[in-house]
Amino acid sequence: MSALNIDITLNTGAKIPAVGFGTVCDEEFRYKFKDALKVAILEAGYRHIDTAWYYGTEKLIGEVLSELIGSGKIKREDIFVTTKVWPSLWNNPLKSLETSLKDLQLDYVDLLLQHWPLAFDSGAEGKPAVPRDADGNVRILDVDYLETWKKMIDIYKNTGKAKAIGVSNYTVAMLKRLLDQTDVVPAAEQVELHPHLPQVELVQFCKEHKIVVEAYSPLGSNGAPNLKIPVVQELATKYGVHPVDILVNYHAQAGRVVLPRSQNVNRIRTGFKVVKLTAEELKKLDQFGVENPKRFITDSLGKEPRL
Ligand SMILES: NC(=O)C1=CN([C@@H]2O[C@H](COP(=O)(O)OP(=O)(O)OC[C@H]3O[C@@H](n4cnc5c(N)ncnc54)[C@H](OP(=O)(O)O)[C@@H]3O)[C@@H](O)[C@H]2O)C=CC1
Ligand SMILES: O=C1Nc2ccccc2C1=O
Repeated sequence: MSALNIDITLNTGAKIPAVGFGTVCDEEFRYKFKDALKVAILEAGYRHIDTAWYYGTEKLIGEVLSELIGSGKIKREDIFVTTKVWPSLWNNPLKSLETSLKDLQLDYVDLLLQHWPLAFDSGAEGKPAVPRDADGNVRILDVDYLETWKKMIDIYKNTGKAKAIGVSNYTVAMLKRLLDQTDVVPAAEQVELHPHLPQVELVQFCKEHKIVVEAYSPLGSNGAPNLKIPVVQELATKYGVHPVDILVNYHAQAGRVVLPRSQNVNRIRTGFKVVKLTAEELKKLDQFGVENPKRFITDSLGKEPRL
């Protein structure tokens, strides 16, 4: 069985496929991106796409979805689409969402995330996406990140354009503030999470509050360094699978979403096997990161998420 068939239930009652196709794309790969996405959907069986206003891939995704839906190869309801509001559009998440929907050629997204708990001093169009002063410092505004979340609640309750809303790159302290001060529990929290960064406290907090955790950069981002983690390799040998299957099942078997990315069509086509990791093995993978913590992604300021 393919791990691409595993589903998780959100606090809205909707199902989300546990494995989503990461759509950050290098400039040189853009001309091949559409073919790669078609392979992902039609050959590998991906049913979940993770994108963002910021990634610059939404038009390409929209062209593929429009073609596949138009030709009857897939139905809109068979694909779970997530997009995100970038901090340069912190004050107008509806504009961000409407731009994404236009590019994606969709009427709604299944999940809208606040990309970072930050506000940038950009123009009304959200451009430049990362505004800098003459010294090269990002022009960040002293605005409460919950302002954006409150506007997203309004979108969720009143427009039908986002079937669920959630956050990304929030710490536990930020989630606590959000729960104290607003009346919608995020459906999901997307963070960097893998055996080098198991985020044990955050995962436990989200479990208690029925927030689905989504793991980004599961392979350790560029070059996939996490494939070389000794306990990952040991488990791959034990189960006779590729280490990537262990990195994916570390999340899918624990009830989390995982968002691997590849620009290699052969890898995309291969998909991921299901590996029934035991509770003890999942703990062992967590323990590796407790002892060897490493973060690969920082925010646009080059910093780790704030407390
Ligand atoms: N909310 C947020 O702030 C963030 C969200 N994300 C989301 O998470 C997704 C994935 O994270 P990302 O940081 O991009 O990286 P990943 O951790 O998914 O790693 C991608 C790298 O792994 C390589 N790779 C993939 N499969 C294999 C394999 N089987 N064997 C060897 N190498 C492999 C890829 O190379 P190749 O292409 O050659 O296969 C690429 O270099 C993003 O696309 C995005 O959707 C990511 C970061 C932040
Ligand atoms: O905010 C992000 N920073 C990133 C770096 C690499 C891949 C994806 C992302 C994001 O989504």
